[in-house]
Amino acid sequence: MTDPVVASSVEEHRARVLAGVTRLRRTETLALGDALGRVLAADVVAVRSVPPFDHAAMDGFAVRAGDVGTPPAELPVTGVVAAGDVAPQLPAGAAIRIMTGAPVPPGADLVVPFEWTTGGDPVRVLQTAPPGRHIRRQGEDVRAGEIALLAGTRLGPAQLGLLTSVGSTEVSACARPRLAVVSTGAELVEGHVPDSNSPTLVAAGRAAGVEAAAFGPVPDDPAGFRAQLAAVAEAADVVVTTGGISAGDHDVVKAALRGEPGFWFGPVAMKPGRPQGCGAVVASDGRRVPVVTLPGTPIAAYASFLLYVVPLLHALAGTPWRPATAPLAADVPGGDRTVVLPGVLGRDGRIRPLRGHAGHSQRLLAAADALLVVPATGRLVPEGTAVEVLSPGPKEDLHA
Ligand SMILES: Nc1nc2c(c(=O)[nH]1)N[C@H]1C(S)=C(S)[C@@H](COP(=O)(O)OP(=O)(O)OC[C@H]3O[C@@H](n4cnc5c(N)ncnc54)[C@H](O)[C@@H]3O)O[C@H]1N2
Ligand code: MOO
Repeated sequence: MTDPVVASSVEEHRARVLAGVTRLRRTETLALGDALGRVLAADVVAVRSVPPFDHAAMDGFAVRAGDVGTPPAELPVTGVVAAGDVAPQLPAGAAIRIMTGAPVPPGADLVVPFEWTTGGDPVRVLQTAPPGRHIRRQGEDVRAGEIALLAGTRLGPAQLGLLTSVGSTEVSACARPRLAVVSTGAELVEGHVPDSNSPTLVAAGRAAGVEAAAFGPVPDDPAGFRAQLAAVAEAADVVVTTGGISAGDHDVVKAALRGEPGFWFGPVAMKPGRPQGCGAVVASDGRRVPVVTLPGTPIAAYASFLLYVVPLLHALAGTPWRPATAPLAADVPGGDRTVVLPGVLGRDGRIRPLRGHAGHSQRLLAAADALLVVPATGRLVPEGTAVEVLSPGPKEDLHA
């Protein structure tokens, strides 16, 4: 029997899942040490300048450029200044030994590296340069009072360093999305089948950088499921369910939500993961909490999570998301629907489907580096074609 329902494409379903989703507005204050991977909720104004004071960029002698204008020039050495010292005044016609990072003595406007001198005292300066050379000026990188980083910036190692240098000790960060995973199925509740979707999807959420917790499995009872969904949505920013959405007699998720306004259930032209659904519930505080209902079959659930939920998590976090791609290492047949295959990445960055793909093998999935998305071209997809590659992180991770 042919299916009377026209299947959506993967792209159509991705757009459907993302429709109406906006960045979370919750913020929290974090110590800088806890802020890796987080997104700034507000501009950061520099408290301190970078560099904090004029300092030497080379080991050498601090001098007045005018005193060494026509080298060679011989100058008495009146002192030495190292990083951490208070700079002594430079008398006219003299030099002060200076170490990299040391404050420039008042009066000096040039640091002559040791290599341009004979060293010793008096020092003979053999080569010169215009005033300012080998001096890093206070605030030349960032001036106190100016914006060091803009709201929306993601904090990686370099940003944490900059914030430390400008005197920040804590930041206002966007809250991390909270992902709730609700698995369904009487066979899970009764222990006949281990609930492998919950740990996989919680881990995938965490690998993508969000807070994630499992709240299933819940039994095949629509009223009970609805109550659990409502309870979970109170403390979640997105709820992902697994199972119960195909055409069976006990498909609890579909039975519970099919009639709810804004929910969609239907086929997507992909394999695995043909049955899909999505919608939203409204929490008691008025928040719209997106719900993505994934198929129960473990590979279908995982592939669908990476295709649809990871971009949704980015949208909630306010971080950019774009599909990762890699060139195919071999020809792959393209059919009438998108196929998601476990793949291995070569050192050359090309991806190859694992041999012996058996449709639903969790063993093969566990042997894969990533999933590769074969487009529904209806003909051979040649080696070298860039295809979408799915993994929860770290390339596409949104928060540490
Ligand atoms: N008549 C039809 N039957 C099915 C269709 C269809 O279009 N017409 N689609 C098939 C496809 S494709 C898939 S995928 C599955 C999806 O079904 P559900 O989302 O309703 O999932 P369940 O029936 O609840 O479970 C499917 C399978 O996966 C196992 N499972 C479920 N949850 C977990 C879990 N958390 N951990 C481990 N394993 C899980 C479950 O025991 C079943 O074996 O529907 C086809 N049928
Ligand atoms: O699409 Mo289902 O995912 O074959 O198992």
